[in-house]
This record gives sequence, C-alpha cells and structure tokens, in this order.
Amino acid sequence: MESSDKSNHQLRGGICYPNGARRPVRTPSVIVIGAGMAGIAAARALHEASFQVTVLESRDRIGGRVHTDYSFGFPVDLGASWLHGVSKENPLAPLISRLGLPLYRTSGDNSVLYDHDLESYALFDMDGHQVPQELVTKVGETFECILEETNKVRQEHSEDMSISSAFSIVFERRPELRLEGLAHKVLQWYVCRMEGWFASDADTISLKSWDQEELLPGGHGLMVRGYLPVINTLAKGIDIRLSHRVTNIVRRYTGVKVTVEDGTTFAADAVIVAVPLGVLKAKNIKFEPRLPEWKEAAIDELGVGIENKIILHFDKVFWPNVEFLGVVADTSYHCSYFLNLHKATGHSVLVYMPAGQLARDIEKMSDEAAVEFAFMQLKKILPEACAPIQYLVSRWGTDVNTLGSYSYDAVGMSHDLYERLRVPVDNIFFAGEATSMSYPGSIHGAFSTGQMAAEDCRMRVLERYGELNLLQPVMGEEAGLCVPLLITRL
Ligand SMILES: Cc1cc2nc3c(=O)[nH]c(=O)nc-3n(C[C@H](O)[C@H](O)[C@H](O)COP(=O)(O)OP(=O)(O)OC[C@H]3O[C@@H](n4cnc5c(N)ncnc54)[C@H](O)[C@@H]3O)c2cc1C
Repeated sequence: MESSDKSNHQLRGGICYPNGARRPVRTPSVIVIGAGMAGIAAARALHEASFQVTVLESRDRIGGRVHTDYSFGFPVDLGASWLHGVSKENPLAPLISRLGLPLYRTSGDNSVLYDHDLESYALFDMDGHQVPQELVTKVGETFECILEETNKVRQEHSEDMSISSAFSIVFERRPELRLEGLAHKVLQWYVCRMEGWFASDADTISLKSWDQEELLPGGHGLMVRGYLPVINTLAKGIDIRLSHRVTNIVRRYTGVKVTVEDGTTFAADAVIVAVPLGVLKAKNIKFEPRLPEWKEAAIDELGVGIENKIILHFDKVFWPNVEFLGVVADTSYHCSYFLNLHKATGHSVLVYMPAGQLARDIEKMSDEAAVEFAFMQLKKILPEACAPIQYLVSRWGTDVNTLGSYSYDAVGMSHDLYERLRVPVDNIFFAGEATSMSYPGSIHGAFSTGQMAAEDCRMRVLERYGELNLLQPVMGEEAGLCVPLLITRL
C-alpha cells in the first residue's frame, strides 16, 4: 500500500456467493496509526474482517505504553503492568487465559488503595521507623470518611473544583479529620497513592468526575511475565511499518491520504487514529481539513497525567517481604512508594513510581540522577540498602511518542469528553485509552476502544460500498472459550 493510491483502487480476490458465482470485489482498506494496544486491537479485528490493514508506528517497536524490557534477563514492564479487573468481565481475560500468562493478584475488590490491599504495605517514616499497621488501617478508615464527605461537597456545589479544594472544605468542617503528627503523614501518603492512580496532583483532579470510571470486578493483578506477549499475539500477521511517524492526514469523501515524516504517502478508505492524547494535544499530526471545533476542544480539555517507573535491580533482597514499601511525609509530594517485584516474580527488583509534579520534576534529571533520587528515598527507610546493579528509567512525559502517561479527569472537564474524543469524523476513527468513557487510562480500555473503532470503521466503509453483509463482523475474542485465569498471591 506504500506510496500507492493505485493499490487502493486495485481489484483483489473474490467472495463466494450463495449461487457459487464469484465477483471480484475491491478489498476495503484501512490505515491504523499507532501500534499500541488500541491500534493493534483495531488492526487485528479488521484484518480478521478481511480488510487490507496497514499499521504505521512512529517507534522502532510495537506496544506503545506497553513496554516490556528484557535487558535484565527477565521481563519488567516500564509501562502498564496490572490487569485492572481480574475476572472474566475483563475484555482481555480470554486472551490472557488462553496464553497461560500468570497473574499475581495485589488486591481484591473495593480497596481504598485501588490496586493494593492495605495489608500488603509496609510504611515507614523518614527516619526509617515502621508505621504501626493499626495506625495505617485507622488512617485508611479516616481517608474513606474524608472521601465520603467530599461527596457531600460535590452535591452542594454546582461548579467543579479540585479534589484538594474539597479536602480543604471537609477539614474546615471536620478539623478532627485533618489528623496530626505521624497520622497526618500517613494521610498524605494516602493522597499520594490517589495521585498515583490518576498520574496527577490532587489540585488538578476533578471532584465531579474523579470516580466516574468503572472498576471491573476481581481486583487487580500484575502480569508476572509482562504485557508484551499479549501485544505480540494480537499483532501476529499484521502489516506493521515501524519508524513511520505520521505527520499529515488528508480526509476526502473517497478516502484518506496519510503522510509520514519522510514524505511517503499511504492511501486507504479510512484511517483509525490510535495515537496518545498527548500527541494529539501537541498537534504533531495535521488534519486536513481541520478537525471540527468540538473535537479540537475535547483534545484540548481532557487531562493527561504523568506517572513514571524507575526500576532498580539489586543483587540480593534486603527489604521486608511485603508487596509495597511506602515512605510517609508531611506532604503528598514528599511521600513515595516502591513496588516489590520479588513477591510476584522472584526477581530482586523494586520499582519506584513517582506521579504528577514529582514525576515531572524527576524527568528533568539525568537517568543517573533519577536513580540516585529513588535510591535516596529507599535509604531513608532502609539505611543498609545496597546500590542497584542495573536500572531502567521511563520518561513518558517527555517521550515525543506519548507526551504523558494516561488521561484523567481534570478539574472543570466533563466526563463525556472521552466519548467526544472517540466519535468518528467522517472516515477518521479514533481509538486509545483516552477515548474510553468507562475504562480510561487502562489497557483493557485501550483494547475495547480499538475493537469499537474497528467495528465503526467496518460499518462505515462497507456501507459506502453497499456490501455490508459480505464480510465478517468484527468480533471480540472467541466468546465461547472460557479458560480460567492463572492467579496467585503469596
Ligand atoms: C507508567 C505507566 C503505568 C501504567 N500502568 C497501567 C497498568 O498497570 N494497567 C493498565 O491497565 N494500564 C496502565 N497504564 C495505561 C496503559 O498503558 C495505557 O492506557 C495503554 O497502554 C494505552 O494504549 P493506547 O493504544 O491507547 O496508546 P499507546 O500504547 O501509547 O499507543 C499509541 C502508539 O502511537 C504511536 N505514535 C505516537 N505518535 C505517532 C505518530 N505521529 N505516528 C505514528 N505512530 C505514533 C506510539 O509510539 C504508540 O506506539 C500505564 C501507563 C503508564 C505510562
């Protein structure tokens, strides 16, 4: 399809009709931009529906925000690593089960800490003293109470405000909830965990919309062998052009023309844009004609946050046998946490995960300085810590292929912006985590939007040809197949 308006007008193959006659038909074609979960899911679905599919990907690898690295000699994820919703309700469950990929469950349903249970944490103050577990539990209850109170604030105010402004109102009304001393620091750590979930600071998160996403049942599980096998399986047999950065999309009634950085053009009946929200915000891709105002507004207004991973590989385990280590402090900015991968994978690895402003600040440092910063946090709680032997540092905020980690509900925006981002513009379809009303910021959300965009695209293109009933509908994974998920917890 490269450089070829001509291939778009070729006659190809044939379809068998009930009377046995064969009539040559034009193979419908689509270009998918971005080989992350959403783009690959869309490409797979349309490939199976007999479309001619070409995926254009700017990086020299597939997966996007799924980035499993093997340089330590075992897999570690620099991007997504949890399956949120370890149950058959999760659209990715059939595929993960079929591949026999093990999951390590880190929390059940309804944890106040989202993807972790309270019991799985060991919290320390800056002097290396462990916070008594009863205090952690008690402050957890207070945090839940504060969140309930913010719900009342939400009902009283028609205007949106940040979750931190709502906390201030709650503290004025109920000063005892503010807590003092060590308890206050633990409370700040809860706020820090909330900020990690949204990849954004509490003073930017919308009170009105922060809890509008749907949490699937089954709690949260780590992909022990990394997420890449899922992407690789979906990508099998698909024409993916790596190092093809799209710069222009021209839309005409008869089809689309897509140009990449080196000037090569690709033509097809339709295009699925599955690049990150950050890339759309930066206007790194020019649309001709311009996207309608409502679409541009959705792109501008949706929030995109930052969460990063600093992955530290040690020659031995010197930390307690818990899933998470936390450092409490006076402000959420100064709190931190480390995921203990040894629990789930048996490898002596800790993952430091800063979010929001802290992540932004750390991205300004060199890799060495960022690792030193993370290691200093660890030294505060474990003074005997020995230096890492290997490390990896993600930079999702400044990486030109992403420009942010994932979307979140920013103050003043309405939750239906996700849907506005998804709605197609003529023969341009949109997919990606930020187009998911129900599951924004997640892998399964990205997967579902890819499938949705594929089905919308199939309908649109075949409708135009008057051949709607000729090709297979886009299906999800085999509906009848039910293999249980492999879940452990130690
Ligand atoms: C640190 C971190 C941790 C996370 N943890 C989890 C988790 O545990 N569980 C979970 O469910 N989700 C998690 N997420 C979110 C999840 O990774 C994303 O929601 C999901 O991977 C997004 O998929 P996508 O297809 O929408 O976008 P992407 O995966 O970003 O794919 C977009 C693709 O477009 C390409 N691209 C960009 N610009 C261009 C261009 N101009 N031309 C061509 N191609 C282009 C990119 O290179 C990329 O490959 C995490 C994300 C991060 C960053």
